[in-house]
Amino acid sequence: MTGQAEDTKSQPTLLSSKLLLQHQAVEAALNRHVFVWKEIEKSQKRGISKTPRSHAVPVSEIVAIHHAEDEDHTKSKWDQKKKQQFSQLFPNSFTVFYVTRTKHHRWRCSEATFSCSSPELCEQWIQVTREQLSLLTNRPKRLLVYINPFGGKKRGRRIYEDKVAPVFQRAGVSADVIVTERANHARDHLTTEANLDQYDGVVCVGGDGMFSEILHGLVARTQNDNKVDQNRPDVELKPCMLRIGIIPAGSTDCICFATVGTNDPVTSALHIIIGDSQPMDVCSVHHNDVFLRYSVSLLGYGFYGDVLADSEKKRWLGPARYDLSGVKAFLCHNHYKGTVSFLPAEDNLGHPRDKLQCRFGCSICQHKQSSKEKLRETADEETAAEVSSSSSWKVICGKFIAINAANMSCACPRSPKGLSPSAHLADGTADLILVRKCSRLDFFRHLLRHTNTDDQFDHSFVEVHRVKKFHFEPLDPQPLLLENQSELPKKPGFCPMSSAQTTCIPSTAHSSWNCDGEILNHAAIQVSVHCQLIRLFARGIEEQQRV
Ligand SMILES: Nc1ncnc2c1ncn2[C@@H]1O[C@H](COP(=O)(O)OP(=O)(O)OP(=O)(O)O)[C@@H](O)[C@H]1O
Ligand SMILES: CCCCCCCCCCCCC/C=C/[C@@H](O)[C@H](CO)NC(=O)CCCCC
Ligand SMILES: [Ca+2]
Repeated sequence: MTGQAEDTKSQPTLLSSKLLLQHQAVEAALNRHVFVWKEIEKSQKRGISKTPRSHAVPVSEIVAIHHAEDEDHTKSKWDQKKKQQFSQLFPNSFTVFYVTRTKHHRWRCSEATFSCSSPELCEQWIQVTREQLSLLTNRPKRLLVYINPFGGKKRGRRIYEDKVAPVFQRAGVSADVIVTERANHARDHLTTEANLDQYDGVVCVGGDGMFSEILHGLVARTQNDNKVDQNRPDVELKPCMLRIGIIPAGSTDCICFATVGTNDPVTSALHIIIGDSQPMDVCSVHHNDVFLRYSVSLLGYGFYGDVLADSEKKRWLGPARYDLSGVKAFLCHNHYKGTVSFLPAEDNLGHPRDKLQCRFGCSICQHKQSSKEKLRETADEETAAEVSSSSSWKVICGKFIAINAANMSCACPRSPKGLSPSAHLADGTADLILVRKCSRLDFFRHLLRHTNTDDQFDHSFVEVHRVKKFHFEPLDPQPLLLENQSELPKKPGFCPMSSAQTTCIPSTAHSSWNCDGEILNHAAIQVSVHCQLIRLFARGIEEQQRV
């Protein structure tokens, strides 16, 4: 038994009584950490006696407790009617709503209704349980919600109204909702207008692009308030205080998937309600000392840049645009020349191929958090900078089909283990994946491994490094259109950038960077990972439990 479980058991009981749960007598008890109920004697059916069952719910996973007769907006009219009939038969009843786990990391809000022998006892259960819930100070009470009505399959508004708002209401979480009217509406509102003091968190209803808006708004606001200049590539950014919740309603939703384990609105709503907290690294991207953007998931040049550039013209296709553009980019089989230089991470932060996946309670991320706190306590900024630059820069020059920096696994429904399965959410590093020029068949093999259990790094043309910073410099500065191979300049050493005779995605000397689904205007970039700059209402992926 773990220390925590022992602690839970040894807590003094706050309340204990005999109650009725659907005609079954139970002994119910509540302490600071857990609410348990145990069947007293199991009714015998056809002479077969059944072992009494018991159930334990951590207080931290209780969503709410209400009088059984209270109105419930999550219920259909028919269920409401049944509830009223039940309340007439058993007037002194309360309902406990709590988190249950189902398959594939999905959470659901379950309920159990208990009947008491007197109205006083019923009130006492509700009051004592609510007191315990009010001690959980990490739970948000007031949220600012932004909905992108056009993300993914354009279902953001419905998803929020049908699946999320009723659960928030049940949990007593209030929300101010803004349905965005244009791109960057949420970002601008957060950066300059929103009165953030009155909120305990910001919720994003949309995809990775919408999340990116919230990220940029919150990070910019925090830096502005603290007079930190985002244009300085080496500046230490101030962490954001407000947590961000993601209700997935986009096309890839990889930030939600990689931090929760599923793209399910109700699961996300429950992580928000119970006040989960997952720190996350953020990459800053600069071009010649000018700030371009932040990234939390993928910074991809070459293949993923080309996929994105093409898919933007097909937004009307919805999520399927990525499949079509993916096939096109694969057939074009472009490669790009350039120089990548990077600052490797310290050895104690693991390796992209060590198969130590970042999971709930990840020891590597937790170690990073405590050492970061220690460093803040003991060292000044200068010492911190020295520690972080103890290893030396490496330089790699070549022809690349793809250069991908994965700040986290980038797991998503298309690739359940992600671009870099062992990348960490909050370790202050990104995994830099270099896919060198290779045959189409080899690249196909590499891509295919993103969808099965084989190691996508186990190819001679792929290398992967865990890094704290990196720079990229394209080799040929001027973009070249390759409509026809014969039009190539007769430059010594010039390498045709496309092996395709007909260019389905216009092939140039440059690709573009896909920065969390947004295209960057510059190919030459400098990137730094900022450890644990933001926090999400999530906990990382839990190890799969048998349900
Ligand atoms: N009201 C709006 N009108 C037009 N565009 C919007 C609006 N609100 C937000 N956007 C923009 O829509 C873009 C796409 O949104 P979102 O990320 O929600 O969906 P997606 O691109 O389908 O999904 P994913 O990013 O997961 O692939 C974002 O870049 C965002 O800036
Ligand atoms: C033979 C079958 C091969 C299949 C290979 C599939 C590999 C899929 C890897 C997917 C990695 C997604 C990384 C996340 C990127 C997001 O920031 C971005 C915005 O939402 N999405 C895309 O760029 C969308 C990118 C879509 C790429 C197809
Ligand atoms: Ca990371």
